[in-house]
Formats: sequence, C-alpha cells, structure tokens
Amino acid sequence: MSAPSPAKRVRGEDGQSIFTRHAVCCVLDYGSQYTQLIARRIRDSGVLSVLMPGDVTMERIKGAQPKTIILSGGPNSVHVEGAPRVPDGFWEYCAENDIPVLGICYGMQLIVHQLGGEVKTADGGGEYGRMPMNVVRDSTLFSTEEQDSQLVWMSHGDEAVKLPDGFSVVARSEQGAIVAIEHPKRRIFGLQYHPEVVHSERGAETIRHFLFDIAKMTGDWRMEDVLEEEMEKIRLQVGPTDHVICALSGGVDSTVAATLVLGDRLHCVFVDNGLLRYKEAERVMDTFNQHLHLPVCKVDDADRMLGRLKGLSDPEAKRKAIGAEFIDGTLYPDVIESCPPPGKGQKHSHTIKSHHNVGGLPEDLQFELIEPLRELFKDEVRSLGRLLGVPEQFISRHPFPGPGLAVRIIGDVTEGDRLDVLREVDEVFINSIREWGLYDKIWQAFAVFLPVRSVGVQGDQRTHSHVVALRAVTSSDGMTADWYPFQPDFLRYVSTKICNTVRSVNRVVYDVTSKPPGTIEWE
Ligand SMILES: Nc1ncnc2c1ncn2[C@@H]1O[C@H](COP(=O)(O)OP(=O)(O)OP(=O)(O)O)[C@@H](O)[C@H]1O
Ligand SMILES: O=c1[nH]c(=O)c2[nH+]cn([C@@H]3O[C@H](COP(=O)(O)O)[C@@H](O)[C@H]3O)c2[nH]1
Ligand SMILES: NC(=O)CC[C@H](N)C(=O)O
Ligand SMILES: [Mg+2]
Repeated sequence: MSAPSPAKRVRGEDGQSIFTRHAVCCVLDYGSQYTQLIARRIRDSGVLSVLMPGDVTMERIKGAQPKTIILSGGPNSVHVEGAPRVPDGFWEYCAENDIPVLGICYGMQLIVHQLGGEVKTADGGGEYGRMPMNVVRDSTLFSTEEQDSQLVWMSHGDEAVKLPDGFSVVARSEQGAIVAIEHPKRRIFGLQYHPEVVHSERGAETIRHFLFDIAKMTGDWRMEDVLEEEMEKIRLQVGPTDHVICALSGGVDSTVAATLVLGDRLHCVFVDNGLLRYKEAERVMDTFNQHLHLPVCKVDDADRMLGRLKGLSDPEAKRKAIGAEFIDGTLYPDVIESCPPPGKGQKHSHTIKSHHNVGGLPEDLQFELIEPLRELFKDEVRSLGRLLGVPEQFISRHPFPGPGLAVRIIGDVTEGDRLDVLREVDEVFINSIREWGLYDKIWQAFAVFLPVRSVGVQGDQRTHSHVVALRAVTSSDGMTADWYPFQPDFLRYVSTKICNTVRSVNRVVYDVTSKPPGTIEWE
C-alpha cells in the first residue's frame, strides 16, 4: 500500500482554509442556485469538493491542488460585458496539469465563449424544466450505458451556437440546441443542462463518470477521515496554552463542534437571547450538563435583545439588529466578563463560533476563528456527530435559526404577548409531532405568529383572536424544501389542541408552500 499523501491546506470560499489529505474537486461558483447541489453530488460519490467563488485567484486554485474542476451555472450571460469568467491563466494551468474541466450551464457557456466559440441569446426564448435530450455521437463524456436519449433538467436563456476548435457536439435538446460538448484530448467537457438536480434522471451517473472514469479519482473520502482531519487542524491551530470559546446553541452544529474540541481549555457559552422556544434555555442547559458533560456558561441577553428589536417590523431590519446584538452585545463583553477562563495568567486568544453566524462576524474580530464544520452539510455534520458519540437527541434535533422566534413572528416581536403565544403553540405542535412518531420524518417544523386577528366562536361567544400558521418541511440540506403532507387526522388533532390550550388563538392554518418559491422561515 502506498503511504498516505501529506495533508495540505486548501483555501475554500471566503479565504477560509480546509485541511485534507484527499484529492479535491474544486467547484467554481458562478452564482447558480444549484452550486451547493453540485458539491453535494460530488461528496455523495466519496470525493471531497471545495467551493470557491467564480472570481477566485489562480493562486487559490493552485493551493487546492485540484484533481478536477467544475464550473457551475449562473445567472449572467457570458456575452454581456463584465460577466464573470475564469481567472487568467486558468486554461493553461489545467492543460499543464492535465486537469479535466466540466462546465455546467453557465460553465459550459464560459468554456465556449472563452475558448473561441460563440454563445447567443436563444432565438426560441430558452429551455426551462424537464425535457428529453438526444445523444448524437459516441463520446468520452457519457459512459457506454448512457449513449442514448435521457430526460434532463434545463434552465437557460442563452445557447452555444458555434463551438471552439476541436470541440464536438455530443448531445442536442429536442429543439436542437447544443446541450453537451467535449474536447476529449484537452479533457474539457460541457453540459448545458443541470446533471446535479434529481430531475436529470442520469445526472448523478454522469457526474460519477466524470470523476471516476475521466478524472480517475477514487471515491475514498469518508467521514472518519474528516473527523481525523478536523481534529488535526484544530490541534495545529490551537497552541498548547491557548483557550477556546465556543458559542453553543444546543443545535446540531455547535454541539458537534464543541465535542470535537473537547478538553479543559474549551469554554462554552450559551446565550439566552429572549428569542428561544418554550423553556429552551433550561432544557438546553440541563441536557448539556447531563449528557455532554460540557462546561457551559449561560449568558442572559434577553432584555437587551428585545430592547433592540422594539418597534422593528421589517424582516431585514430585525435580522440586522439581532446580528449586531449577538456580536457586539453578547460575544465580547458578556463572555469575557461572565466566563473568564480558569487558570489566570494563561494566554486566551481563540474563540470559536461553529459555522456561520447570525449576522456575520465583525472584521476586527480580536480572536482567531476556528470553524471546524464550515465545509460540511447538515447531514454530514450529523454523521460526524454520531461518530463522535454525540447523543441522538442532539443529532436528530430540527435546525433552529440563530435569530430564533424573531423570524417566526411577523412584524414587531416585542408587541403584546406574541412571544409567549408563539412559544405555547410551537410546544403543542412539536409535542404532537413527537407523539404521532413524525419528528424524524420532518426536516423542520414550527409555528409562525401572524399579525392578524380573526373572528371565531368559542363557548357560544364571539372571539377576535390570534391566527397562527404551522409549517413543516422535508429537505435534505435546507436549500430546497417541500411541505410535509400530514394526514388530515393529524391536522385536525393539532389544530383542536392548539385552540383548546392556547387561549388567545382561535385559528390555525397550515403552510403548503415549497421552497422555492417560499423560504423555510417566513422572514
Ligand atoms: N442562543 C445561542 N447561544 C450561543 N450561540 C448561539 C446561539 N444561537 C446560535 N449560536 C451560534 O450561532 C451558530 C449558528 O447557528 P445555527 O443555528 O446555524 O447552528 P446550530 O444552532 O449549532 O445548529 P442548528 O442549525 O442545528 O440549529 C451556532 O452554531 C452557535 O455557535
Ligand atoms: O443559523 C441560522 N441563522 C439564520 O439567520 C437563519 N435563517 C434561516 N435559517 C435556517 O436556514 C434554513 C433555510 O432557511 P430559509 O429557507 O428560511 O432561508 C432553515 O433551516 C432555517 O431555519 C437560519 N439559520
Ligand atoms: N442556469 C444557468 O447557468 C443559466 C446560464 C445563463 N444565465 C443562461 O440563461 O443561459
Ligand atoms: Mg441553531
């Protein structure tokens, strides 16, 4: 057996580094709503994918030593001035290092445009949605089993009308548009459709064929390796006397992150921001103490947070206020004052916040940041947590957003008893879901407080009370979602229970909107 290759640092999106021994597939992001899905498909094949912005420097690409590169789709038109393109020197670098390149949608159009072909606005107005395509010649791009027609998912208004020298057309849409191209010798390939979406029936197969048969990668990227690499990375970053602060929410991400960095130089901080669910602060603190044996310090920031939110009803204004309070209101002074690191005189210089934060971190952060999970998707974080032995009750928790109930109360959060009403309704809804054995079938479920009142009749009396909406969705990564099809019996049960137990609510509605066009949260 050959010795494992040395680990290397790879600069990912936002200049953050990752640390890996594995062969990397770089995905350059030109802004497609499906870029994350491309990364996902690659990982599902056992290959580590690293997302980089489309305007990344050549230095960063070289730093990742990619074995292959995929160019994503995007909203721009390559023939419009100022449209994003690959960095200078990109094609020469790929040629010199024999790196295969696959362009998807905008990515394919970039290949055509930059290498001397022509891309134009489609005469017929473009192709959107699921449609058949026909393979017109034997190719390297498709495996032998795929040399036929197949249903694919299109979303483009531009099309390639003339290919650069040496490229050939591999497939056409029913309308005759060029939808797959290749230059097998230069190992440059393009797909006008989106192989990464499930509606492209053989798309995952095409991506695997590209990775394994064309690029000769091996699908040996495993969670066990990620665990080892993440720990090694932390060991390298945190010096022997340094201390680490972890903002712990009780959610999946921060719990797993904290477990990774366990040790007596770790200090966890849980913030009660006043926007938590029913008895959440107590419950989270209890479970941490009982099950994780993590030293957690609770900071009470409810009054200040609600003070900042008073009078705000615009969703973005609310989010910004929460983000600002979260960062400069709680992290700095409270943490330092209420959770001083033990062992005075020791250098304390690191803080961690696992994953992305509520409103983004300030530029002059006076700590070094450790973000062990930033490259992982939620279900990957869950797998990692299981490997670490994190109890299932943490792992299987539905995600809960940093801004908490504030994005589930439409309008001013602080008005009247909105927070309390919502807490009660949410508690009934979630408990009912658990009772009916549905919790693990659902990605996320919650109630939303609507700023309207409706007329009802209760005990022969007219009421004019609150309306709440229930939302439950299935999803694999939160990027797209579908509403959960509860049985009518369940909906009847839960609406009755809510109106009977939460006095000021007389109407319950169920949200039947997928994402897109909706988002999961209402604000
Ligand atoms: N109430 C809180 N107290 C302390 N830290 C928090 C709190 N809410 C959020 N954070 C920090 O912000 C990060 C981002 O929140 P996010 O909701 O994405 O992750 P999570 O809560 O760990 O997991 P999940 O997505 O499953 O809810 C958290 O990982 C945590 O570090
Ligand atoms: O930590 C977070 N901070 C936030 O500001 C935030 N906003 C939304 N979410 C969660 O992200 C997923 C997708 O949510 P949306 O469809 O509403 O954008 C869902 O899981 C949401 O709950 C957030 N998580
Ligand atoms: N989905 C895409 O990448 C679209 C590419 C380009 N904006 C087009 O409309 O053709
Ligand atoms: Mg959370």
